[in-house]
Amino acid sequence: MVTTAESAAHKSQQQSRVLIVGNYCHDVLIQNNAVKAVSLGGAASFISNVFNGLSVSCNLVSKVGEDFKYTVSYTPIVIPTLKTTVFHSYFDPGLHGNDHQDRILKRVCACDPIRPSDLPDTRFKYGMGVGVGGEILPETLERMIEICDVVFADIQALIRVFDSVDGTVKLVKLEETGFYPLLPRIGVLKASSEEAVFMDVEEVRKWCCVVVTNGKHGCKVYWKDGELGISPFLANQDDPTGAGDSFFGGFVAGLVQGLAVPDAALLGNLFGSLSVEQVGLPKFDTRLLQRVKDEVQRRKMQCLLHEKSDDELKFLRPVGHEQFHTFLVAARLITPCSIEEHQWNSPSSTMEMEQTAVPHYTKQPKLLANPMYEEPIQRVE
Ligand SMILES: Nc1ncnc2c1ncn2[C@@H]1O[C@H](COP(=O)(O)OP(=O)(O)O)[C@@H](O)[C@H]1O
Ligand SMILES: O=P([O-])([O-])O[C@@H]1[C@@H](O)[C@H](O)[C@@H](O)[C@H](O)[C@@H]1O
Repeated sequence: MVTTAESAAHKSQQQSRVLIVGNYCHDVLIQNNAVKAVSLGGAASFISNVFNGLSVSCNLVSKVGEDFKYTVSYTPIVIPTLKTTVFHSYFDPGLHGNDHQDRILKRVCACDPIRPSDLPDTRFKYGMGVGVGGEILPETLERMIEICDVVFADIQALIRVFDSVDGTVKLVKLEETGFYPLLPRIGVLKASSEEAVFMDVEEVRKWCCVVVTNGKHGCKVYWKDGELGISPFLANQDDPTGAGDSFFGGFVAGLVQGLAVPDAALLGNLFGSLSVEQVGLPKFDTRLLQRVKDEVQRRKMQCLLHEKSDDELKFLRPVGHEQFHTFLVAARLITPCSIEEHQWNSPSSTMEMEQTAVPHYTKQPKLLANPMYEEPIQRVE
């Protein structure tokens, strides 16, 4: 029998298992010189959104300015003298269909970096270094490595540089950054296919697991002794913003809950695919979430019966992986109408927005409110 004290101790251990580090930001989506939507952004917000959906608790360290305009589940550090990080995302419909190469990102405002002294003084099982605007310093990542058993890093936190005039995001080679020597102490490095060309995957996989996401094609996991492609989910893409972040949230949530790497990557693909179907921070259908949570528990037990290894990260495709995919495909089919019932309402907007034709955002010509965050995501078509 579990006593109240044991249960409380277990709960507090659970509560402090994951540390997410990265700034929240304000995202402005622009197309044809017109603002199409403004919303809460930053990898930390997309990842914690997935964690909340899957009931995975975490600690989150983020910095914002006095102008931060969202109510969030994990209170950020407010720097009264600075403004919140702002990204302008420009979408060019002409070049490569709906792929991410169409997006040009500009960091038009940068909040304070997150320093080692901003991190909690406690230990965590998992840490996620997920900066977007250069806020994670090499010494911050090093401190994370010291206080977390396993660190997951998004390469976008490590290789982004910002044009000194207009803030356009450019990428530099990973080996030219101060993060490179830390790679052997990282558990997993996540990159999009666009970012992966800025590292030598064959070299880096000798030190840590590398996960490369590839939009509608799913993702590929590379480790020292092998590699595995993970199947995608069919999605009706409306806005690619946050797909990589939501993927990372689903992936790490899966690992935290005891899934093997291939199953966790499948969960990542699921949340990446759900994310692109909505503008800004996605709202997940509660019935879908319940089904996924139940299935993850079932899957975990099923794999425990087959798995013999005690390794931290289990890379081989577990028995029943394809059935897990089939289940998630079926669970995903329940979403569309149930979300629209309660989500596509129209709170009044205070933002002035120009109206033009929007090739990428063609599905729901309404404003979007996410109950988790008080401010509506504003969108105009
Ligand atoms: N159009 C899409 N259809 C289905 N899944 C998608 C789509 N776009 C993204 N995803 C999912 O989200 C993940 C991350 O997307 P990707 O575009 O590779 O990352 P990023 O947002 O960092 O550029 C993909 O690996 C995939 O699982
Ligand atoms: O779309 P994605 O690459 O997963 O992640 C995005 C970042 O690249 C971008 O800088 C930020 O403004 C978005 O809110 C989101 O975090």
